[in-house]
Amino acid sequence: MSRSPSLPERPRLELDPDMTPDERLEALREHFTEIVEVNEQLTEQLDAARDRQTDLTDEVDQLERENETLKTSSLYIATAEELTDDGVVVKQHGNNQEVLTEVSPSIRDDLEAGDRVAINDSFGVKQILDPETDARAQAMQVDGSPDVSYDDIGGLEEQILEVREAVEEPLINADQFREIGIEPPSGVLLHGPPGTGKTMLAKAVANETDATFIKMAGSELVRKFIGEGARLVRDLFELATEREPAIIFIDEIDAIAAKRTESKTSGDAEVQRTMMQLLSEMDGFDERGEIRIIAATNRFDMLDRAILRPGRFDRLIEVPNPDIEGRERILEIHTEDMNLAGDVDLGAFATETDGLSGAELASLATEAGMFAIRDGRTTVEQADFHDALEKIEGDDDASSVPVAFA
Ligand SMILES: Nc1ncnc2c1ncn2[C@@H]1O[C@H](COP(=O)(O)OP(=O)(O)OP(=O)(O)O)[C@@H](O)[C@H]1O
Repeated sequence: MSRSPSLPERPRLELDPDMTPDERLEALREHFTEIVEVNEQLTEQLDAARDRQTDLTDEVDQLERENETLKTSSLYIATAEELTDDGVVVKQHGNNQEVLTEVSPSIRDDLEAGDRVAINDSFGVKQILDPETDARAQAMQVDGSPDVSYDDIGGLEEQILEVREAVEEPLINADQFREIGIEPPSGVLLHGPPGTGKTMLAKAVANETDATFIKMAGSELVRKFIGEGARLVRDLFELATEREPAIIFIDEIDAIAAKRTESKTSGDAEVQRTMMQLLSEMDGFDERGEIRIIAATNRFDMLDRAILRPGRFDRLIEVPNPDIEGRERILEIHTEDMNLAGDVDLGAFATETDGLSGAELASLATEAGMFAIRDGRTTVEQADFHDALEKIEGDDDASSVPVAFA
């Protein structure tokens, strides 16, 4: 760094008492000239200092911006494979690229081979990910014994039968399938509008067969766990093997199995890898024993047909919005524990709720209860259901309909 020039000496006025007036005048003139010179030098130095200050402020601003970008830019996930004297070998998830990279001593001290780490664009290790941020734990919801039974599901009698045949039977009577010599369906795809009970169906089968329910949301795989999709799919099947009998439930499968688009962005390539991993896991599924796989989608039209081939999701079950009987049954289920007034006629009310999904009917029941509470009553009347319906229908944005849980 350049050092700042030293300040010019302050001129001194030396007047001798023996000086003549002319000599004094001359001395004063010289002093004045010196002061003017020093003043000019100081002004120059001040200008230079101001310029330097402006430069430095600009530099600071730029560094701050860079720092901000560094802080906010995405980091990639990798595994520290080996710690050597020359640095650390990391393997990036997703593309499996292996690089030897340097690590700051503070991180190096805590790093062990096998740790998951976050790396930046130049593969610098920025942080060690602790077990709580383990994507496997975050991406999968594991439920040892889901508490949904077939009786909790309204209006899907046919679908329940189909799911029992395709998922429950092969799990319970695996030997019978073997003896007869037929392959049970590999995977079951539930498709239909949102909130119609697809997740409930999958949970109910797991409950009925005492299987572990392992759920993974396709949308989260591509949004939240960039670069890890394929590995997580592998982990998903591994976990199911550890916990069998198990039901794997992949919600919103369209997020990883949409028809291929023309664009070839890295995001697409990543989604493609995740889907290929899923297909290869399913193709090697026969030897897996007591694991069944169910997927769900609201966007059947978007699916890549490759996942529907025999040996993959080869049993399609449509789960539509409920018909009038279905709506009445769903309303009954969701008002079972409610204190209903004598005037409540759920059958009549079901005729007025054409087009509503199971989730919307569930939230309608909760909303009717809220109207009674607001009115200071302890019983829910037919008028509360009408008020609730008006409220829900007035809500143009269907996505903001609150979803009640059974
Ligand atoms: N057929 C049904 N019978 C009873 N309750 C239902 C039914 N369908 C939906 N519900 C209610 O709606 C909630 C959400 O349903 P669920 O998550 O099973 O729907 P989904 O079809 O999986 O929805 P999405 O496609 O949005 O994931 C359930 O917890 C339940 O309260």
